[in-house]
Amino acid sequence: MRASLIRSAGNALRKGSGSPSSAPSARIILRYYASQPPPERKVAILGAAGGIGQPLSLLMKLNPLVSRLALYDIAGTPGVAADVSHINTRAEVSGYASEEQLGQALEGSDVVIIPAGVPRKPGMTRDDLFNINAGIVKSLCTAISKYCPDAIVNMISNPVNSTVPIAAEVFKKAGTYNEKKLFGVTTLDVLRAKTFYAAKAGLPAADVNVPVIGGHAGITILPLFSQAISSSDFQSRQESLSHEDVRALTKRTQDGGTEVVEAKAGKGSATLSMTYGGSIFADACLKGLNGAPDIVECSFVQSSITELPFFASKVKLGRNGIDEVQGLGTLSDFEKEGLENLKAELKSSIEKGIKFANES
Ligand SMILES: NC(=O)c1ccc[n+]([C@@H]2O[C@H](COP(=O)([O-])OP(=O)(O)OC[C@H]3O[C@@H](n4cnc5c(N)ncnc54)[C@H](O)[C@@H]3O)[C@@H](O)[C@H]2O)c1
Ligand SMILES: O=C(O)C[C@H](O)C(=O)O
Repeated sequence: MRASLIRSAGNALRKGSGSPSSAPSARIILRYYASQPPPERKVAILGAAGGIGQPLSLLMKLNPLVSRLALYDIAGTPGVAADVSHINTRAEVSGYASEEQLGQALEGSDVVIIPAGVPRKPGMTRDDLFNINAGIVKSLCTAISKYCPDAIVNMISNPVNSTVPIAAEVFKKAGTYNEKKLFGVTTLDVLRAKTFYAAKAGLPAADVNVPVIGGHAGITILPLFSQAISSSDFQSRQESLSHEDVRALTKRTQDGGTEVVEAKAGKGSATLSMTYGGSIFADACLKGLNGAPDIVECSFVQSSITELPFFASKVKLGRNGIDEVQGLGTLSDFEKEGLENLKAELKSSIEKGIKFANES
């Protein structure tokens, strides 16, 4: 069908669409191609029955770029998979409920999203999750290196500043590390920076963009409000904000996770806003894999733009994962100071992850 349509398209276009012919006209052929589904893509979610995993499973089921959706969790998967599978969208859903089934869940995956692990309670830092989540991430990444070594990995599990280096070390040991395919998901920091900035600057929230660099914990999260862009006027509005405003917006963005943890009062951390951020990032990875142009998101990746081996910045996504880790642009004095201040903590979290992966 496809080959004969290609031949017919060539003939029809050579003859001109008005020529009498039994072959389909160029217009029909173009419509045929416009209606073709995008390429087959499998997405696996590890931790799919959790606070993030469940709504993320829903959003991935709604994403037309996903043709197969594998949901894996050590508890509660069958119910989530059965529930999501009834939605009449393209993605075929399968649930995997035990470690023995993890290989099947992963095999053939193009993108693996990892929200598996414990969330914070009030009074905890993300680093307090290290003792439990580091081991979970390590074993899941060991399985990834075995069953889908070419997949793009979207790491959500905290502390991201350490779990991404853990994943890198696991993949290095297995001989499967591809630095272009490992991402710490920091999209939620960007969502927060955009939302808080838009509210302060009196702009529509959906219209602004703010890069966030560094890492994903406390002062390592550094929003670059000096580079805020509004698509409504294509101008930075930072001039309209006082230094005090920028300082307060920065602090609120850095403490955004804690704000939610405290508001949830012991019932976990951000799940819904994180799911939205996670789905935006996974969608960007899929678009990049499919060859869509100009896909740029901030992410915590292997990097040489500072002296730190991993760093979050704008990243251009393409058919092989990262096309380009973009530079930081011009920073304000306040941002330069923030960048210097974050380096010690970020370095130590990265080293903690590397040490764990190599010693445990
Ligand atoms: N990167 C970010 O911006 C960001 C934002 C919010 C939350 N998080 C992190 O995401 C993680 C998950 O948060 P949550 O609210 O969904 O937690 P949750 O407790 O609601 O869900 C976690 C899920 O992971 C599952 N799980 C545990 N061990 C597993 C394993 N070995 N294999 C597969 N699944 C396993 C659990 O059964 C549970 O269903 C936490 O570490 C949290 O800190 C990160
Ligand atoms: O704050 C947390 O513990 C969860 C997440 O990292 C967030 O930023 O909301």
